Amino acid sequence: MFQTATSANKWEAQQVTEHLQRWVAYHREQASEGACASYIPALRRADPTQLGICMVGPSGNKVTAGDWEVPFTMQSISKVVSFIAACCHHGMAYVLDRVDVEPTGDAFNSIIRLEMHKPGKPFNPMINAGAITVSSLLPGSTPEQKLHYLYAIFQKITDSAPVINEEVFVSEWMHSHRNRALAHYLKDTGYLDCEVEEALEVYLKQCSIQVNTEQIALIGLVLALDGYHPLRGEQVLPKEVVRLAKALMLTCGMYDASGKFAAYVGLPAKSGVSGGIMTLVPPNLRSQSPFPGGCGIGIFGPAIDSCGNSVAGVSLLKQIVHEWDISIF
Ligand SMILES: NC(=O)CC[C@H](N)C(=O)O
Repeated sequence: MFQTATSANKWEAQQVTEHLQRWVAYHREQASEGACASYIPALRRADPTQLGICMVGPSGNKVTAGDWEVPFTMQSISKVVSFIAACCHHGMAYVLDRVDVEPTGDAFNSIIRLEMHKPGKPFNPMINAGAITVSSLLPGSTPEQKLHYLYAIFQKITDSAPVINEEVFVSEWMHSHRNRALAHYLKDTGYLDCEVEEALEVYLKQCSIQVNTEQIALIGLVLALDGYHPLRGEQVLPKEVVRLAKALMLTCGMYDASGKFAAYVGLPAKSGVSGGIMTLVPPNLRSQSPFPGGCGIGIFGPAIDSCGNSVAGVSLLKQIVHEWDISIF
């Protein structure tokens, strides 16, 4: 039986699943308007017609549809976790001294603003420049130690040990000229806390953590609840850090399409070039939705648009938000 937070709520799991299945079948067609990322050769081999979704509510109530179990790499979705991890260790003030909270309107891997705005402080932690800085801030004096800290947070939230997709990691490592250029510039301007190759190893390995939609939905759920993990019954992340992360997801999480996403979907979200989207609905937003207690949402659809966002995934989310009236605005 599907558990809901209010007795007045009329939804049953089967009904919610049927809706999702129908919408997934419809929006899968949109994938032909995008293509799998090709600048990381290992991502090019994904099946562009895949589309899957998992929604998890606070009692562990879960609905899924389509290719929800297909593994994919977190890519930029990991930027949310690493930012939270760095803030947990150093406190927000230390991290915000080294990375700003302003959207850029530029591509996620753009270099242009670093030199235009002295002294080269990255604009936000959701673009590559800011995320590489954040990866360098993780505690520890080696990439292994920094990753260990990040993995522990991932594990606490998802209850699963992170697995690195070595093929994707090596593939990106070999083709990471632009990220290397960004890291060298950040090193030159004093915005890296370790060596260039070390920061890149941490950053590219965190991007290569393999997940499915359920795991990112779980992270989304904990963010929806301001860091409280309902299945563990424990506050696993500081509330103020999670709130800041959600503000950054809303303003910068969908790269240079963040404005449109806020306008037409209206949920804090983070995407990755492998086609994942992690998003969330806060509790008690609209009592008539199937998730009145809030939920985390994980989506996977590997055909992406020119900004790097899943075409079918965004299109599916637009419909869900519209049908269930769950925009935060
Ligand atoms: N937008 C993304 O998901 C980018 C992540 C990718 N690993 C990169 O650094 O280019």
